[in-house]
Amino acid sequence: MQYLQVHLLFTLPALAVLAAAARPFLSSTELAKMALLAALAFVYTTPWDNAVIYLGAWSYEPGRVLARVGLVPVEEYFFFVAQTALTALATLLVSRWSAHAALLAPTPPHLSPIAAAARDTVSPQSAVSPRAADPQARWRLSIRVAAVSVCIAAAAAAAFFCVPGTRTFYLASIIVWAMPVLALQLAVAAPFIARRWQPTLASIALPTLFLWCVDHIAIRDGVWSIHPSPTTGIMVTPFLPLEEAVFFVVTNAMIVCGLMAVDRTLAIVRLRSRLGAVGTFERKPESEVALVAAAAPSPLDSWAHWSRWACALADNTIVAETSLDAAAVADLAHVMDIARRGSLSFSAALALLPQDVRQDIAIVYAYCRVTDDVADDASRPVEARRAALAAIRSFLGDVYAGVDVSQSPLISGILPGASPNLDLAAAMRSIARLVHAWDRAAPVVPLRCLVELIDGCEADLGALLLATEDDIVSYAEKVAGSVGEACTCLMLNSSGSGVSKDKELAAVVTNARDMGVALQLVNMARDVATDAQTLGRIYAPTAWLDEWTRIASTLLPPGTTKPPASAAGLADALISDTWGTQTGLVEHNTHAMRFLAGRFIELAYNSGRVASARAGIKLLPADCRPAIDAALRIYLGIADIVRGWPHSVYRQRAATRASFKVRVLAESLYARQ
Ligand SMILES: CC(C)=CCC/C(C)=C/CC/C(C)=C/CC/C(C)=C/[C@@H]1[C@@H](COP(=O)(O)OP(=O)(O)O)[C@]1(C)CC/C=C(\C)CC/C=C(\C)CCC=C(C)C
Repeated sequence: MQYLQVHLLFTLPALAVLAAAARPFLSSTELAKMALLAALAFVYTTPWDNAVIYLGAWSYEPGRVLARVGLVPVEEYFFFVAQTALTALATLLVSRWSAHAALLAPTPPHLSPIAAAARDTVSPQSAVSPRAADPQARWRLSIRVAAVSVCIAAAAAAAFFCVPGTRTFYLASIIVWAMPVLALQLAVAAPFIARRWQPTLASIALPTLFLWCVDHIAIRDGVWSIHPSPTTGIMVTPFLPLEEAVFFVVTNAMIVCGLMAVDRTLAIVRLRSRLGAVGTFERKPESEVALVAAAAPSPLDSWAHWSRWACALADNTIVAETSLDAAAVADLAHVMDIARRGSLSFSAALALLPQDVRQDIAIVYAYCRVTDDVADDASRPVEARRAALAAIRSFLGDVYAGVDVSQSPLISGILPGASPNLDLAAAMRSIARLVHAWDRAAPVVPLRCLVELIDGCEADLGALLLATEDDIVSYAEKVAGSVGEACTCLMLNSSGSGVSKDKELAAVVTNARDMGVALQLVNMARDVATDAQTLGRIYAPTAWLDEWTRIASTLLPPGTTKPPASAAGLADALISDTWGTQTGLVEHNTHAMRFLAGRFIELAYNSGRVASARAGIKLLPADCRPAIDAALRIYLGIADIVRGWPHSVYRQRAATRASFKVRVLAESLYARQ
């Protein structure tokens, strides 16, 4: 076998498969990361590779290589780049699912209950003094010192055995060559890597196992041969010496740790460019404003973008996590957790978004979630909930007006007459920081969007009388159309393409709001029973209730209790329904719920809003389309379940199976963009 055939049969096909799998995530930033690591790998490996060949570690059979530069075959130089790309693609596929910024937060509870207690009692005041709020600075320092010490000790020990002509030379030369680089990488990113040690190990192990197999085959077929004199003689497989196995472990470790160090730095750049103050609009220093530019545009767009991106990396690689506002980062991890646990339908779709958009939309999700939960908190009287919504409305007005809110009760999660709510506190602090990170003159998300949600929630508190389908749509526009517009503003802001966001937004805002309304209608169809029985709400317009009373007798099985004569009577019957004690009523009500659910879903489709959403997704930034497409399709999957239900199961809450979500995510990623 020729060396070239090793690439044609193994490395290139593997690269093609991984590149196809990673295609939806191969943003300009990811490609820039790979180019940077490949360049560094090439420059650092070339002298070492030439030296160990010269000192007799291995050689190539005559006629097996195309040509050499120095002592190294050209195929080997290509291997440096190919291995970097292979391992980088594997790392991207394995590790992109965690929110990088959240990994910079103080250690999670399972690692440090003390830190968790400290984090959860972080007062807004500590939002001002980051060092005091960071209970994990000592943990991070100790893990860095330990990791670097191990690397330096290994290099020092190996140096004693790195004597040409001895049996330990090749193994020791690998350790002496690799450890200083790993020490540097771990000095920068050890805490970040430790927080994601499972994907880190997987990112190293998977390509290493593949390259062990390739090496085994190449040695077995005589493409290259490892000389016995500089090796220990320990074999991992009949043809794979320990030295070769260790080489691929440490080189992949260097690649993965290098990528993780870049991810950590980019997370710091995003945080510093995206998190304003809690209190009020603090003018960003020029250096921070420059970060926004460095973090936003795709580094491969132009030489100017590349150099700005590389400078932002260089400037922030040695920035310690303690320089960040620890309370802000902890709050960000908290809102990411709210988004993860808050939504059965959206948490999976959120993970498809690029890191910066995911971070921003998670903040908006948390704001929506806590606000909606305030309105739905049946344990509190309606007036208290109304006062709470008014407090949130006032808080947002102050935030956008630049009024100092650092002493607002909402910053501590305190609503009138209620005990502190940590989710509410984290969501309100985070939304304030997000708004304060924008240019005050042109906030990315208009205040109107966030206030519309409050308007819709307030409507829920009163006797919700929706007479017509237009009333439903008007309500859905408030609670969901507004959310669609807010998310789209954030997605267009992240594209960083420099294209006028306003122009792009004008072209797509209707589609965005239509998608929100469509999802809300499906939500109403799914939750007909729980909205009636738990919240005492009937979203169906009286026109539909009247229609049901007219046609019920044709739809109900013979002998079923006659339906109430009026729309109000039907609404009462659905709300006051008791489970099973009045069988006729239960039978009647489940038929009524099925009828109403069907009308909600028909409205979503027949009003053209589903079609409008589908058309709008094509206008979004390419790296955001899979997530939104998946969110829409997961919700339409719920609609299909609800429509297919027999009337007898209209008491449950339809949810799509995990297998369906996985299929939708895969199709949205690979089949539909
Ligand atoms: C990836 C993605 C779309 C993430 C979600 C973004 C987000 C901020 C959602 C907010 C959800 C929320 C709690 C809103 C408060 C009012 C409310 C309850 C609305 C209903 C949502 C249900 O949310 P829930 O988490 O309870 O869902 P499950 O119970 O788990 O099913 C609604 C159904 C409305 C949700 C509306 C949207 C998410 C807007 C969607 C539209 C876009 C993202 C615009 C896309 C752009 C174009 C051009 C098509």
